Amino acid sequence: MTGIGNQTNNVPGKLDQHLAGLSVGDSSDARPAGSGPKRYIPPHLRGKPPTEPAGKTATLERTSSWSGNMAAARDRSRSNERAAGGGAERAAVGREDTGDVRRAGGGGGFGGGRGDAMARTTTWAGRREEGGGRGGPVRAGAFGMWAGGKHVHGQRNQRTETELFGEADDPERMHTGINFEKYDDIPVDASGRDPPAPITNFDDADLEPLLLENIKMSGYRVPTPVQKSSISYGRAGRDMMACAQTGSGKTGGFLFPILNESFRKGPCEPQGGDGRAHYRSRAARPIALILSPTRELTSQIFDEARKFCYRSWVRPCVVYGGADIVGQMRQMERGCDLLVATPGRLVDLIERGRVSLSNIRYLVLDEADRMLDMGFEPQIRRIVEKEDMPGVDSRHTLMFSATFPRDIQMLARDFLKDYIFLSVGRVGATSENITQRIEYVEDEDKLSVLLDILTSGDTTRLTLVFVETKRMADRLSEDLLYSNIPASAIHGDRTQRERERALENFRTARTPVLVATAVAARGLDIPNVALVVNYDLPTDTDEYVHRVGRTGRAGNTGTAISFFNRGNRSIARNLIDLLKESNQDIPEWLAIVAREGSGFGAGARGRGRGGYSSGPSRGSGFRDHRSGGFASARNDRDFRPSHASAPSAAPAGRSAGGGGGARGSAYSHNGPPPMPPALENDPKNSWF
Ligand SMILES: Nc1ncnc2c1ncn2[C@@H]1O[C@H](COP(=O)(O)OP(=O)(O)OP(=O)(O)O)[C@@H](O)[C@H]1O
Repeated sequence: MTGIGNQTNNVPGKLDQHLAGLSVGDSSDARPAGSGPKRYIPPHLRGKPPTEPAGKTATLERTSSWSGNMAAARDRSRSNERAAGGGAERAAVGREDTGDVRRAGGGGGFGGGRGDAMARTTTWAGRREEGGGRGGPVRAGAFGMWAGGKHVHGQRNQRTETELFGEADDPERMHTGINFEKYDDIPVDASGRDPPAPITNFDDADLEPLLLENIKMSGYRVPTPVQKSSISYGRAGRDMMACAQTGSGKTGGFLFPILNESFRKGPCEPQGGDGRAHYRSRAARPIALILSPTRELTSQIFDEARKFCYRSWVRPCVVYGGADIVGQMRQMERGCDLLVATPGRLVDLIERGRVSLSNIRYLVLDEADRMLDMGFEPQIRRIVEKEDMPGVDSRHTLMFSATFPRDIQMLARDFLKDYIFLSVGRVGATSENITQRIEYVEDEDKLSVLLDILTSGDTTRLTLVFVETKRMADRLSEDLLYSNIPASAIHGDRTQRERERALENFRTARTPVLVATAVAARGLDIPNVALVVNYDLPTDTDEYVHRVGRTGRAGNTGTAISFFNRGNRSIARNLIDLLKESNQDIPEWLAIVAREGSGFGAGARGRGRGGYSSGPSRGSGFRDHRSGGFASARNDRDFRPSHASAPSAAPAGRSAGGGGGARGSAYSHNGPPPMPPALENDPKNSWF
């Protein structure tokens, strides 16, 4: 077996001689001793004669001298990095920049390009539209209008439809997987005053005809549980806090009720001749505001909104940091009824007098627990409570996330009235569509084990690798490139353009491995991500839930592999709970670690990033709004009665490994090294 035992031989300083004999590169690849890591030899090539580098994708093929030059580029990059205090362009970055851009208009990016494109595209109703999004020009008339108290739909346009909805078999679009119907087996619990019954299907839900048409054009046939409930609550005008698993359609969950009501009711203000409100000020006055924590997620929500707003009077608009603010202001001047924004950029635009929130009827906090943790809460409070947004009684507020710690639920109530708490499955649980594996890997073995994973099975599958720091993201992507694995990195220190490129190259499988920090953990919906690797485990299980949730979406299956070692013991207990809930195998050694680490694990629920540690004062007084009593500390993620929380059956297909190809492969390892027999019975001795 080619296992970790062999892989650890790759650690510098060990068995160099042996490795030299196995090198797949020619002498031009050789690096002076001590100048960096040795070239990685995939298991299937070990002991075989040298061959040319695989040239796995066009990315690698385009630069023929890449392999030989990589070491020099890497050294240059590292010295640049030192000179620039860590902000230098790296070899990986340089390679991304050589990529051609798929989208029209030169944007090519995940969000900014489209944002710019929208600036060229959108107009007031009935006026000429000049440029297209990624699909080119959008013809006049694609937008509808509100005229004479009626919703006048825009004309259909084939090109726009292809741009928005894609072709039926487009591999870059998400298609539902074999377990999509199984979402209906997940227990749903709604609490609060008289929650209305959920709808059962789109056709009988009395949806506005245009919304129904757009939903169908998006390929949605059946609503997911969260959508069934939210559409019905939206119609009843109820606020909601919704918790549903990653990849289970929460975006539609908030867009559908908002758009259904907006299409029905029309704009807020008195109408001018063209059916739209006129203002003296240049401020945009959206009726709906959707706030989300990251630029990429914001851009993605905007893309979804564009689909469902197609041919309607509602103009979606997007603003986020790192992109040209002037272009965004221009875009808003041309129509902004539904604004998707990151908080920082929105505050900037409010301060410049370019956005007024006085017409807001619908407020959405996506990833609400993140939006209300310590990193964002002050900005959210300012936007919601200190600007000109109508008060809680005069707007509808919707909060969505896959995780909702109790202390944040308590905080969230400041922004809600008479709300319904909806949970689909257990609060903060992972999807059973994800096969989760925990591997014991020491820090110094992580790279070797990762390389084994990446080179076993289908090497073109999309793999997202999470690390804790930006620096590590850069380093690891370099190391992967050096080993001929097409990889790029995404993190907060990269420019927006670089972030967009990295995501685009990942999405299109030009670089099928993306090394990411937490910036990519939440909300991103990238089709065909087969494998998530937690190279560094987070300290917080909610973060873990979001990270692994980048795979196994929309009823598809996926695999998540997490590297665990003694540095992660504080998460062991909560991790075991999560694994149990979603019917995953729990390694025996992990249970031992959890028992041993009881003194360490208790505080593991604190938010890891930009958050605060959940001290006793915040969560302890939480009032269970159903029972009227105080929730016990029995389970800090779920305060529903236990009978409502029965785990659903494991979905079919999970055992197939979801394309991860991970089971039984070379890197399999069963736990920490055995305790020397002489010491193992002594309770003072423990690996942890
Ligand atoms: N009713 C539906 N029918 C088919 N596909 C759907 C439906 N609802 C959503 N989807 C698709 O499922 C995928 C996941 O949806 P979405 O991104 O809204 O999940 P989410 O619950 O917000 O996930 P996360 O917690 O990661 O943010 C998307 O590609 C979306 O287009």
